[in-house]
Amino acid sequence: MAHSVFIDGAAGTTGLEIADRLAGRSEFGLIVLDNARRKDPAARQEALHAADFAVLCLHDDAAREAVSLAEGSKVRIIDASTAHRVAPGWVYGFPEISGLEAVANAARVSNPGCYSTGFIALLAPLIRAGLLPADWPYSCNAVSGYSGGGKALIERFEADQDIAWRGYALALGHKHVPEMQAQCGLTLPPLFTPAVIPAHRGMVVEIPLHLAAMPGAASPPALLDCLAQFYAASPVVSVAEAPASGELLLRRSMAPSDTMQLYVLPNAGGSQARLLAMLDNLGKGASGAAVQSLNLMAGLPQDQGLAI
Ligand SMILES: NC(=O)C1=CN([C@@H]2O[C@H](COP(=O)(O)OP(=O)(O)OC[C@H]3O[C@@H](n4cnc5c(N)ncnc54)[C@H](OP(=O)(O)O)[C@@H]3O)[C@@H](O)[C@H]2O)C=CC1
Ligand SMILES: CC(=O)N[C@@H](CCC(=O)OP(=O)(O)O)C(=O)O
Repeated sequence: MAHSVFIDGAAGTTGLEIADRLAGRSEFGLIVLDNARRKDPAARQEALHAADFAVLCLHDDAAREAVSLAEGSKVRIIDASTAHRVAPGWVYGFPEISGLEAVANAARVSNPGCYSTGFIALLAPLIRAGLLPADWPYSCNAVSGYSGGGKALIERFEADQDIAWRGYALALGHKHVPEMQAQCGLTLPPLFTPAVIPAHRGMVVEIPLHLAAMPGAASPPALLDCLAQFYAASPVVSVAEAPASGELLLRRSMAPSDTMQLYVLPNAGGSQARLLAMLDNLGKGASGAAVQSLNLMAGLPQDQGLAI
């Protein structure tokens, strides 16, 4: 029998992409609320209590409300918002990092933030392996397509096509920093500088490293080797050396993708390196990750229905 899935926030950017990935899949049946009832707490509560799985594609307050509306039900929840990413009792929905079993067996899964996905994918395995120190003051620079900001930012960028770059979180308090620090086991919060570019989807997350100045840091080939081994079994994450062309391109026309590419880009002597992740903020950065976790929770192959 098909698993019933309620997407709370199904009319939003992340919700629509999840529905796209589940369309035509016989393993899942969607519970859909019509436009008049989709924000009605009583209708949402009824749907949450009827579903096997709920995916919350809501802002943080509405996601917290959904979790309390679900109390007393058997529904297993994946929350795409920031509300529960460092909350006790929630499994971080990054199967490669948290473990496939942990996600498969969880009742409450928090879907990683899009930027955090790139940062944690690059750094957590290297710190766990002891190849980079946990007590280093890391920096992270990143750019995102404007769909990362949901409907409001999409409308803004589509209405004002003159914006070439939008720096934000200027006071460094971006909401992804706590999960980045927690998942990598860092002593200090990373210094994180995100920006939005005039592309609908796509994301580049970069961690520049002064390897020669870092106590106990490994060489670039050792970092590359560690990441390649760590993700060898992942159907979505791949690891590569610097491209021979000497450049990496993010294209405005990129198709939806649930994959992520990681790079180790050293300087000539190996004393410095850039760790770099390229992904689709709406794919492995949001909806693709939610469907990967949903597959595991439903006992299915993790990459079923993903855009790979
Ligand atoms: N976009 C992205 O790349 C990523 C987004 N996320 C997170 O996913 C969540 C959803 O984001 P996103 O899809 O981008 O946001 P959107 O603004 O595009 O969509 C949110 C949806 O929730 C609906 N909504 C608002 N309040 C309620 C309510 N009380 N009950 C039911 N529905 C409600 C909105 O309705 P209406 O249509 O009327 O506005 C809208 O359809 C957020 O927490 C976001 O931070 C996470 C990773 C990446
Ligand atoms: C471009 C842009 O605005 N991006 C969003 C993050 C998108 C995301 O990952 O959202 P959640 O952490 O809420 O899940 C931001 O920086 O707030």
